[in-house]
This record gives sequence, C-alpha cells and structure tokens, in this order.
Amino acid sequence: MERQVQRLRQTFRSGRSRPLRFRLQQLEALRRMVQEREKDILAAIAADLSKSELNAYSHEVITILGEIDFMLGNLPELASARPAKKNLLTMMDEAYVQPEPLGVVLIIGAWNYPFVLTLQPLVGAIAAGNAAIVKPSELSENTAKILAELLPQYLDQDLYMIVNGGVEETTELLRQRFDHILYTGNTAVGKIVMEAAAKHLTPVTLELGGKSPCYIDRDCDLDVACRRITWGKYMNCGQTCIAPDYILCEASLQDQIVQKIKDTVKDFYGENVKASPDYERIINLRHFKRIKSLLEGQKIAFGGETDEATRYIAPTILTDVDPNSKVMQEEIFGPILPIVSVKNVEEAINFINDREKPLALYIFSHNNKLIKRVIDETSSGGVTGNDVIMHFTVNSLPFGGVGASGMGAYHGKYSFDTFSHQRPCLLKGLKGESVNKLRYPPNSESKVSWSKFFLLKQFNKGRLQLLLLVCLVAVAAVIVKVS
Ligand SMILES: NC(=O)c1ccc[n+]([C@@H]2O[C@H](COP(=O)([O-])OP(=O)(O)OC[C@H]3O[C@@H](n4cnc5c(N)ncnc54)[C@H](O)[C@@H]3O)[C@@H](O)[C@H]2O)c1
Ligand SMILES: CCCCCCCCCCCCCCCCCC=O
Repeated sequence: MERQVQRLRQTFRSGRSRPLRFRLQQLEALRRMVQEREKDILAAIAADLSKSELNAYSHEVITILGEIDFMLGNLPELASARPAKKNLLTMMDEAYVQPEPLGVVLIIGAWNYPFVLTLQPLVGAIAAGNAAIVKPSELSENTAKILAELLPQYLDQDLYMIVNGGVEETTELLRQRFDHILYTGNTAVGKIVMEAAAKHLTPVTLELGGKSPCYIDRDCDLDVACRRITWGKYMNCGQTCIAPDYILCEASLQDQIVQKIKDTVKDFYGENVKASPDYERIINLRHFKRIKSLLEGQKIAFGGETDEATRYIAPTILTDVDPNSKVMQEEIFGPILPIVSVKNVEEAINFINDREKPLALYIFSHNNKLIKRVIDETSSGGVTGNDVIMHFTVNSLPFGGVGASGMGAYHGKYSFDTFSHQRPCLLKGLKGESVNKLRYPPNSESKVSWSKFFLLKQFNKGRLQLLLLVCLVAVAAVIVKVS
C-alpha cells in the first residue's frame, strides 16, 4: 500500500494533476465512463440494493452527472485566484487567495448509495487538482467491483486509484499518510478514521449519520407532509443517511398521520409492497436482524411484516413510542418510522436539543415563522422545511454533519473547497522602505501611533486632518510606485 500511495504522490509532485485542462479532461473522462457504461453501473447498484435500474439512475447516476457538469461549468472560476481586500500598509501590493490542491487524498465510501457516495467526493478531489485513492464499501460488492474495473480504464492510473477490501485493507490504508481523508459511514468507524488521521495530522471530513427528526406542526397540510415523508423514509428501504428517522407531533395528529402514510404507501408501492419494483431490500442479514429487533415490544400501527430469506421489511409505523426505547437510541437506517408525541413546538425543540446533533432536520408547517424558530433554536447538519431529503440535491448548499453527525462538508463548490487549501498570497515590491521603517526597531510612541493609523484606522487627529493624511499617504504611495 505504501508503494502505491508513494506512486500517486510522485505523480502529484510532478504537477500533472494541476493544470485546469488536465482536470477538465479527467472530469470529462469520468462523465464518459458514466454514460458509456451506464448499463453495467445500473446493474451493479441494482444488484447490491435490490433496486430497480430506474431508481438506481434517479437516486445515484443523475447526481453524479449533475456534479460533474457543475464542475466542468464552474472550475475556471473556482480555481482562479480571488483578490483580497488590503489595508493602508499594503494598498500598493497584490493580495489574493489562491486555491491549491492538497496532495494525495483518501475517499472512503459507504454502501447505501454506493456509487454517489464514492464518486461525488472524487469529482471534487479531481476538480481541486489532487491525486486520490478511492475505497468503496465492501458491503456493496457489485458496485465496488464495477468501479475497480471502470475507473482505471477512464482515469489517469498514476493519479487516481481504487482499493477494494474490508476492514483489513482500510486499516492498512489508514496507516498511510494522506493530505485529506473524506469518510462516509457510521460514527464508530468515523472515530477510528479520525484517530488514524491524527497520527499524520491529516485533516478529515466525516460524513456520519444520526437520528434525523421530523416535526409536524398542527398547522400543516398533512396530506402533502405525509406523502413527502413516505417518499423520503421508505426510499432505499430506509437506508438513507438523511431519511426522517422519527416523527415528533402532538398526540392528536398521530392517527391521521398513520392513516395518510398508510394510504400513500399503497399509492406508491401498490397493495403488495413486496412485489413493487420501487421497494428495495435490506443490504445484509446483520442489518436485517438489527432492524427487526427494533420492533420488539413496540406498538406496530402499520406494517411490521418481515421475510428473512429476501431481507424484506415492510414500510412500518410505530405509535406512542417511548423516547427511552431501543428504537429511539440508535439510527434506524431501515423502513421503521416511530412517532413520538410532544405537547408543542417547545417540547419538540427541547427533545431535539437533548440529543446528539442530527444530520438532517425536517419541519412541516404552514407557519414560516415556526419553521424559522425551530431552525434558530436547534442545530443539525442540514434542514429542509416542508419536505425531506431535498437539501441533498441542491449543490449550491454544503452537505455535511455537525457534532456527532460529522464535520466538514462537500457538494459543488464546497467539494472543491474541501479538497483545496485556500492559500493567502501577498506580493510586495522592494520599494517603500520609508513606510516600512515604522515596523523596524527601535519602536517608539510615534511609530505605534502611525501603525494604529495604517492598520487600525485609529488616529487621534480631527477628521479633516485625517482626510488630509490619507490623501498625502496615497500621493506618496503613487510617487513611490511610479518612481
Ligand atoms: N453523512 C453521509 O453522507 C452519510 C451517507 C451514507 C451513510 N451515512 C451513515 O453511514 C452509516 C451506514 O454506513 P456503514 O458505516 O454501515 O457503512 P460501511 O459499513 O459501508 O462502512 C463505511 C466504510 O468504512 C469502512 N470500514 C468499516 N469498518 C471499518 C473499520 N473498522 N476500520 C476502518 N474502516 C472501516 C468500510 O470498508 C466502508 O468503506 C449510517 O450511520 C449512515 O447514516 C452517512
Ligand atoms: C421533476 C422530477 C425530478 C426527479 C428528481 C428525483 C430526485 C431524487 C433525488 C434522490 C436523491 C437521493 C440521494 C440521497 C443520498 C443520501 C446520502 C446518504 O445516505
């Protein structure tokens, strides 16, 4: 592994990944890969998650094509130097921020959206001019395999490499020195990644999970709210990091919500959910058993059927859920939707704030002031008001967690920034020593007073004198520059 990282580092040092033209070519090659090999990619995702190819396209491929197009369209602007504001002392100099690539980065993907969660960070890493090692999740083995087959065919192999494997291979990778690590997955492994990164002082972006609450206000169109929640909760069989994990609402709304979600499930998936091509399965037996165990002792208002042989778990709603029960202690990551009663919005806010900061927060209400209030008085990775999931799809918004749900963010410009160092540059001339004398020893009261004027704009003279002084300094500076 060490030799492979070394090979990438050497190519990075050669400067090959830096020119804009090269980055654009690689992004175009990646787009060609997705377009030319779409069938194989869709088949792999479909096999991993028992997903229809249509859903594989709209859940994953569309996002990657959108991200590549964004980078192709915006890279020249993102990568260019941004002029910076100057002070009186540096007004004749050149000050700017130059984004520069970090070096060799490691991207560790998760299985639940195995294509998007692995390639979307890679798009950012390439755009920012880095070399990258990509480690897809071993649980989504078909997608991991097709990526290992395709990426070397389309991308520069001395700069972008794929490593497949499980804990052993990832542990070995994490022993190496990288310039940034972006990890997507659970919080426990997030800590392992951060600990390994700390040994090399490598910065990390951790895209983790958590329990994302969904508050439904009394003043709300329940039909619309329940339709949107049904979509976001049961999509990918609940295996979505930003799925609404549980509902908070007043007790009087509970029965209506159950009925409306039940009706929507029938609309979306038909009478026999098992036979719907739009309803996925749980990734493996371990997760199936974990999710099934969350049903124990709960009041199942809807669903609850399971089939171990096909890892099917029906869209399920639990009512009157005790906040201390097991289903409310861990991220569900499956198609079970608990409803917890609260008396009012204050109680909902306190409920959210008493727990770890979630990855997403959803609020449904006609009342925009109430939505803003919940946003102001809580914290979460992201928020969507009156819908679920959709903030993920807006690539002008940073996507990431806060607190236990992660650190750092990516998507669009934020991916570019995550994989770049914002390098401050100040270019001075060799003239102007008369002004510079102010900062050379020996120091004096008068020098401090002048320094205050130049740097803090604090000067104990009248406004007119001050204006005169500024003019004088400007004239002097122009004379110095011209001469
Ligand atoms: N924030 C996000 O964007 C996002 C997206 C998807 C999933 N998630 C979260 O991820 C979790 C589900 O994913 P998961 O963790 O089951 O995925 P996973 O099991 O696929 O693990 C993620 C990655 O970590 C690696 N890994 C696993 N154990 C390891 C270890 N001991 N040492 C080093 N590396 C190891 C895996 O090989 C894999 O590449 C959920 O909590 C979900 O909310 C977050
Ligand atoms: C007018 C028709 C528009 C159709 C748009 C379909 C948008 C579907 C978007 C779904 C995206 C889901 C991705 C979720 C990834 C979450 C990552 C964490 O697990």
